Amino acid sequence: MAEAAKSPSKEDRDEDEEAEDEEEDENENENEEGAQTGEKKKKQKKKPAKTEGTAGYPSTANGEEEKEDPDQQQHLLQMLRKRGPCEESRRQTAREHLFWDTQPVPSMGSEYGQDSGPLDELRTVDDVRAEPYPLPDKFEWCTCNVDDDKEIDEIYTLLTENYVEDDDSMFRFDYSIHFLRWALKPPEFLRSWHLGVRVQGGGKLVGFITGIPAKIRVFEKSIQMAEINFLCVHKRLRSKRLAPVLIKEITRRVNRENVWQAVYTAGVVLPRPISECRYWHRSLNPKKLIEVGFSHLGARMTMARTIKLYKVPDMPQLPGMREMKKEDVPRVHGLVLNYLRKFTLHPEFTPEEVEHWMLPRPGVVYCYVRENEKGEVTDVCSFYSLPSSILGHAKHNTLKAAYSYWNVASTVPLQDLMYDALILAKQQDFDVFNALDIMENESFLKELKFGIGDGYLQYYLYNWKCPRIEPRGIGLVLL
Ligand SMILES: CCCCCCCCCCCCCC(=O)SCCNC(=O)CCNC(=O)[C@H](O)C(C)(C)COP(=O)(O)OP(=O)(O)OC[C@H]1O[C@@H](n2cnc3c(N)ncnc32)[C@H](O)[C@@H]1OP(=O)(O)O
Repeated sequence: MAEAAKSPSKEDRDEDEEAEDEEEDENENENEEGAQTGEKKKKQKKKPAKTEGTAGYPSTANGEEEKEDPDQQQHLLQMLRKRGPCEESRRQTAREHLFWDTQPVPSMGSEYGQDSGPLDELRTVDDVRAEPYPLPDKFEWCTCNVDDDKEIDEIYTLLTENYVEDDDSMFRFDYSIHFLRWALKPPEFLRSWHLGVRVQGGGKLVGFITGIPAKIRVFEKSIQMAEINFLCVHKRLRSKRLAPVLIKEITRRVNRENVWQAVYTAGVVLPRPISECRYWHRSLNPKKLIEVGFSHLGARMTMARTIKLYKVPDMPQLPGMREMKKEDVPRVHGLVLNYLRKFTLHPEFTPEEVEHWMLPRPGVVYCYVRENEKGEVTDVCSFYSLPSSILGHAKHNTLKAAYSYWNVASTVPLQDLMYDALILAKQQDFDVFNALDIMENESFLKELKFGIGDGYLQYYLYNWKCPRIEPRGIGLVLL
C-alpha cells in the first residue's frame, strides 16, 4: 500500500498559527497586493516542465503566445512542475518519430482538417494478428491480475519507482494501490488490457501499460474506445524501444476486442494532440509547498501573509453539501450525463460507471452533492487523490494533491461549488488542489486563487482524425 500522504505536522500547524497571529498584528490593513510574485516555478502533470512560455515554441494552436492576466498572476504564488511537456519534447515536435510515424495518427506538420473519421482502413478482428508481438530476448509478456496482492504490489513498486517525474526529479507520482485497483477495474474492464513485461521466467516486472473500456463522444460521434494509461518502462531499460512494443501489443489486444480507437493524455508532444490543456494549482498548504520547492514565496510576501492569502473556511459554505451516497447514483448520473453533453469530447457514462467513478472511496476519490430543502440533489463536485513522492527531502515524503474531477453546478455558480471543493479538500488534508483549464474551469480558476502551472497536458486520439479542440471543449478527465 502506498504510504499515506504526510500531513502537516503539529509543529507546522503551531508555526502557521503563530505566524498568522503575528501577521494579523503587524499587517492588519494590508491587502493581497503584497502577494506579488517574482519567481515562477511551478509543478505540472505528465512530463513536467520547468518554465512556461518556452521561447520559440507556440503555446497555442495558432502560434500566438498565450496571454495571461499579469495582475492576477502577480497576486498568486506560482506553482512548480505539473505534468506537461518537458522543454525538450516541446522543441522536438518537428523531429522524426520512428514509431509514431508508422501509426494511424495525423503527422505533426499536417493541417487540422474539418472532417472526422478513422485513419486506418476498416479491419475485422480476424485481420488482427493472433500472437503477441515479439519482445527482445530475456523478456516476456504477462497479463497482470490487479486483484492479486503480490501482483498489485509489483505494479505499485514499478510505478512508484519509475513513473512520471518532474524534470528536476524532485517529485514522482505515487498512485496508491487502492487507486490503481479503482482506476483499472471499472465496469466491463478486461484483464488482458492490464499488460506487463517481465524478465523471462516470471521475473521482475519491468514494463506496464493499461487500457480500460469507455464510450467516448467526439464531435457528434459515439465511439467505443480504450483509455490508455500507466505506460511505464523501468529506468534501467529506457531508450531501448520497449515503449513502442508495449503500445503495439496493447493495440493488438484492444483490436482483438473489436475496438479500434483509443484516447490518452501525456505531457510529451507526440503526433498529434487534439487539444493542449494546462494545469492550474490552488495552494492549500502553502508553507509545505514552499518548503518542498513546489512553489516559491512571492516577492514582497512573507510566509504569514501567504498562509493568510490561501486560508479557506473550515466548513463548506453552500447549504446542503454532503458526501455522495449510493442512493444518489441515478440523480448524479443524470446531472453528469446531461452536463458533459456540452463538451466536444466527453465520456458517455452508464449509471454503473458513475457509481464506480464517483462514489466516494477514502484516499482515492471524494464526491459531494448539494441537497436542497426538498431533498433533491442539484449539484455535485468531486476530486481524486494523487500524491507525489517528494524525492530526497529531509522533512517531507509526500505531497498530497487533489485533482478536480467531475463537477456539475446547476443551482449555484460553479465558482461557489468549487470553493466548497477546496474547503472539503483542505478538510481532507490535501496540500494542493489541481485543475485543468478544461470544461468550464476557466470561470473559477483565477477567482479562486489558482496559479497557472507550466505544465501542459496533451490529449490524443488513436486512429481518429478530427478538428482541434480548445481546452474548454474538453469534457474528459483521465487519471
Ligand atoms: C486502438 C487501441 C490503441 C491503443 C494504443 C493507443 C496509443 C497509446 C500511446 C501510449 C499512451 C500512454 C499514456 C501514458 O501513460 S503517459 C505517461 C507515460 N509514462 C511516463 O512518462 C513514465 C516515465 N517514463 C517512462 O516510463 C518511459 O520514458 C516511457 C515508457 C514513457 C517511454 O519509454 P522510453 O523512454 O524508454 O522510450 P523507448 O525507447 O522505449 O521508445 C521511444 C518511443 O516512445 C515514444 N514515447 C515516449 N513517451 C511516450 C508516451 N508518454 N506516450 C507515447 N509514446 C511515447 C517516443 O516518442 C518514441 O517514439 P518515436 O518518437 O520515436 O516515434
